[in-house]
Amino acid sequence: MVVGFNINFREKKTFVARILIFKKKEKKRASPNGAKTCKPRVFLAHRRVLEFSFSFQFDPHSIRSIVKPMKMESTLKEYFGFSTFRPYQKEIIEKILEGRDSLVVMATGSGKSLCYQVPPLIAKKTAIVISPLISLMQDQVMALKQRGIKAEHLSTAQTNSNAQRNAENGEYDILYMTPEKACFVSNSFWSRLLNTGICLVAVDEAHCISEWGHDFRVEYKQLYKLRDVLLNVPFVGLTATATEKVRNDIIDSLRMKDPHVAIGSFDRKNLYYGVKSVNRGSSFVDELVAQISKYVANAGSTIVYCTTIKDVQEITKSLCEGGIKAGMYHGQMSNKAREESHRSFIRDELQVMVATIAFGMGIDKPDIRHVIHYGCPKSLESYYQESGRCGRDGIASDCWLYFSRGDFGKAEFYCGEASSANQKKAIMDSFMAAQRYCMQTTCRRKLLLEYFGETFASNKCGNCDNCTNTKEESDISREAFLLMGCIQSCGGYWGLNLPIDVLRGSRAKKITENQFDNLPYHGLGKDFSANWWKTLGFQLISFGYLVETVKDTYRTVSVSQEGAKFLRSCRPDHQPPLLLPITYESDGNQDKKSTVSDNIAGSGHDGMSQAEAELYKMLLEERMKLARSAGTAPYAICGDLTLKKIVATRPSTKARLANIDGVNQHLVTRYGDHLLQSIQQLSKQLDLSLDGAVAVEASQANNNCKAYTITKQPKDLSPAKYGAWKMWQEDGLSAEKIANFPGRSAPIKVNTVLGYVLDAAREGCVVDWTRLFNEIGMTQEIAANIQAAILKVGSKDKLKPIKEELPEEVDYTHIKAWLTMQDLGMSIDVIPSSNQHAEQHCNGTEESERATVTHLSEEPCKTEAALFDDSPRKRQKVELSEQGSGPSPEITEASLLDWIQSFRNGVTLSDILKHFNGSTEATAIDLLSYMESEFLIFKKNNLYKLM
Ligand SMILES: Nc1ncnc2c1ncn2[C@@H]1O[C@H](COP(=O)(O)OP(=O)(O)OP(=O)(O)O)[C@@H](O)[C@H]1O
Repeated sequence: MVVGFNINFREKKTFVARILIFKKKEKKRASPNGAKTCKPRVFLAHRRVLEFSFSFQFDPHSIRSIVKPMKMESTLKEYFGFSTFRPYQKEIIEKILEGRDSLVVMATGSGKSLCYQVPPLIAKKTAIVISPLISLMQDQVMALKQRGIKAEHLSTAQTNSNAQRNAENGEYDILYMTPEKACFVSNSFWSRLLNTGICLVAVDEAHCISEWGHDFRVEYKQLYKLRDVLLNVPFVGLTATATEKVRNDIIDSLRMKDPHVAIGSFDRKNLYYGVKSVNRGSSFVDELVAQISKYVANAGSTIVYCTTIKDVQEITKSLCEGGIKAGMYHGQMSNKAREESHRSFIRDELQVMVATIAFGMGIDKPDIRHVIHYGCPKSLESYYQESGRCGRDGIASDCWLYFSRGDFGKAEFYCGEASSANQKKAIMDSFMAAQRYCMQTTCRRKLLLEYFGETFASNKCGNCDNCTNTKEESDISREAFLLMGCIQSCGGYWGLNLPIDVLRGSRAKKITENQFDNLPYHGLGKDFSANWWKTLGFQLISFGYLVETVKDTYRTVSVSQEGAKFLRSCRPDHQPPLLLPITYESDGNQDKKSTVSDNIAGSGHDGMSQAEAELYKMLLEERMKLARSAGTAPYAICGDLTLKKIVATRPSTKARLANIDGVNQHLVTRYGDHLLQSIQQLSKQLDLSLDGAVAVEASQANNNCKAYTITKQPKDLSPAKYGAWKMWQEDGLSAEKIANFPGRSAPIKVNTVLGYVLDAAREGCVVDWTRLFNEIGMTQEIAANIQAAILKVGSKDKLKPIKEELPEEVDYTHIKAWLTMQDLGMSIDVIPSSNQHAEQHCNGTEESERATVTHLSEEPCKTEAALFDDSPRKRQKVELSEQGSGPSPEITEASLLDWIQSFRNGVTLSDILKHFNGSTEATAIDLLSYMESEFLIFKKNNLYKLM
């Protein structure tokens, strides 16, 4: 039995503290050295069996600052596998934990979900997540379970009859609900759940609240009612698409009080945007099938969005006939068929999903490499969101939009969905924006971002078709003069079609009735097709010579001030040059060109060698097998990017696997053995060494079709030096061991090894200086002597004259070490004085006065006082002096955990060996690896810290 306190924040200044009596689940495991221990965090997770409650007054902020998590990073690593938060995430989580309402407006795939998934794991209370789609909830629950998080959904699709009871007993970390369920579930449910603790209510896809949003849902409007029941629970609205109007609507509708508003960039740098105008028909579909076959050969999933069910059916049929595993998803399919289709796609049993926008919101698959829109979308918001399903894992992916002119005639149809004049206008505006996107001849990313109110400083993103395709410019002054002149002469209150018909010499009733056949322009544009003229019209709109105005659903085109200025400078027989880029269609040569794109995102090996690419493919298959046997989706086992990092590092131990960014505890404990075995076998087959010396970074910065880079050992460091450094720094071997390493053809000198380590430090490799000082017997006095010798010699270019000025016991390694420290900007203060050094050796503990681990790119070394957190450090010193010269403690999982927790900044392997003096290095390493893979500790810069 263990007694603990659980403090809940209820009202502003009154807290209910409960004395909880936990039944300790004796989750004991055998550690490598046979010791049995209980994980400290297991204690926190236990169900209580007895509870007394009482209230008292307290200052919330002081409590929160105690609770305020140092834990955030370790929770992130433990459950999600990531070592750093993305922009905004940490600050949002902190605000939520402080109890503040928050509005989170961030791009699709930017990591919004994490903002509500982390708080319950820290606060140990349930997070309620309101989500619009059952399929989305199911996917998220599936993925969370694979991370060892207790998650469930309450919806009509829930088959576990105990789910609701479990939920109200607070058994879930995260509980998903539809808005209907949240509004209609009984108050007693909420009050019971409140008793066990609710840390937040997240309203996902919060734009559904607003009539100004493109996905308005009436039920979302009712959510404010929860505020009366869930007093003092922070509400969090999350959306990827919100204009200012929508943002304000969300805040008002959810009755948010002084919310923390986080607005991130909407720029999805890893996405390539492209648009093409096509002629609908079988030849286009054939080309599309050929194109998708190429995609499929390069792995990664594809979604094809169609505007009609008929298109969905036809394209699916053609893809299947072309041997591609394609499924479909649309509103006329039964729920069961849709679910099945969705499930197969998520689990990679389908390579392509052909769907209407019914498959839009809530597709949570992170490894979709291509999203194709066949037909102009109904709004730019929905296009951003649907195309945003692509490349959510940050890997380069592409979004193509194929449209035909006929798509633009659907305004009436879309407006039919509107229930108010406001909504009708909103729909029309959004549709017009989507059309502008189609016709745009300049940077598409710029247009998209500026539409969402974000400034994009450059005129070229370099990652859309308009920026990457070099387009010739041509002088279209005469044609522009004709079109603009005709529009002006017709009065400027028609759409584009009528003036174009006039130019093409039509005698339609509307033209003759208005006597436009008498205009001088009549018939002057016969040489070009109506489509050609329309393209020119859209170009003139996008360059500001014409303006398009929408009234109701009716669009008119008139000449802008800029256009009028141009017209004034023209005469019928002479026009000043007007250079505009030739678009695909305006060069009149469209038929000769392939209509689909040649750009294939996700192809290529992302900097991997041939053998590594092969290993990646094999591991993808292994992942698939694991996912099948676990009944889950491959991505839920581990993401593509994480798998690529595994391929690059090829870990041989669980500890090394656990150290890879993206690898979480569940992956290591559940699949670690299997994965390591596969990596070992497959690497052997492919002649790849294990524990490869490469570190992988996901580059989100410039994803010009390359979102993934590999950094190898420092360029100017030879493999021998790098290898020696790795053995010394990463594996913790002494210079002597390395010098006499059995794998060497001949032993080398200990000082040579130390010289290599110092060279590595100069090249930016991390070095544990305290250990080095101990190993070479460096003291402040020796450093001061060397410095005096340098001053006397007047140069530090040659070591020999310096050495000759120094006593015998100061050797070349001391001199090299001091020179390296100087070059790295380190101070003499970080070296122990000879007294400290003697003390350490005397008291037998050799507890190192750690200078710190420094890095070339970090700040110059700080003094110890600045580097260590006082209290635990002091505590440790007292313990050490109390221990005196008594026997060293035995190293076990428990004793090690206990000792490490005194060091907030972590300890090195050599510190551990010194403290647990009598234990062998092999036992310590074994134990550390085990504890790391169990996520009890984590290793960063060769310092072991408590999770
Ligand atoms: N701190 C992080 N480090 C690395 N990857 C992260 C981090 N946070 C989130 N991710 C990854 O980014 C991807 C997208 O995250 P998430 O699903 O939370 O995005 P989102 O903003 O909610 O997107 P959407 O609007 O589509 O729902 C996921 O694969 C997730 O695991």
